[in-house]
Amino acid sequence: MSQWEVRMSNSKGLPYFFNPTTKESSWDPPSGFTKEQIEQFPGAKENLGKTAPARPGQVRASHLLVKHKDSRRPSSWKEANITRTKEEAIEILRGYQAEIGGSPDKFGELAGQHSDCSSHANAGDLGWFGPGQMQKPFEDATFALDVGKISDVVSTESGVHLILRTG
Ligand SMILES: O=C(N[C@H](Cc1nc2ccccc2[nH]1)C(=O)O)c1cc2ccccc2s1
Repeated sequence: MSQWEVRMSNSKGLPYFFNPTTKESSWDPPSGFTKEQIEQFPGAKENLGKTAPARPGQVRASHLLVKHKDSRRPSSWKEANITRTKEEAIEILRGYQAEIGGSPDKFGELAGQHSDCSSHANAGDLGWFGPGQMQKPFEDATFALDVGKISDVVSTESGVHLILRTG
């Protein structure tokens, strides 16, 4: 059985099927496999269950966070002790914003490399969340975005963020 994988499309926030051997990709499960076999594909567990909101009224987003010395937790996987000022953090984030343009795929790539949030390990994906779960400025900015769109700079107690709404 040629090895299919289930990957997450950042731009659509939907899982797709990819065969690294043949380089085929498809939104629909490849034919000839049982449901059980598909659920064994690499990536199926973490991606197949992610298409629909866990509950109505929830949204899904990825973000790129740049922390600063006044952040609630001025430390991250990248830097044990973050000393930059908020102004410097915004300048850095503006640089990423320019590089990303409006591209969700570029967003995920830069979030994975540069975000000071642990969600960097999953291209910045935070999963689904509803009202009251994230810091208010972050929640308001995400709910104000259309799916597939990227926010301007948003400031929370954690630092400064760019947000991509994916669901
Ligand atoms: O609060 C988190 N991480 C903080 C930084 C941070 N602060 C945030 C504030 C709003 C939204 C996301 C945020 N991430 C940290 O690493 O210091 C989260 C990480 C993750 C990872 C996966 C899914 C949700 C979350 S929420």
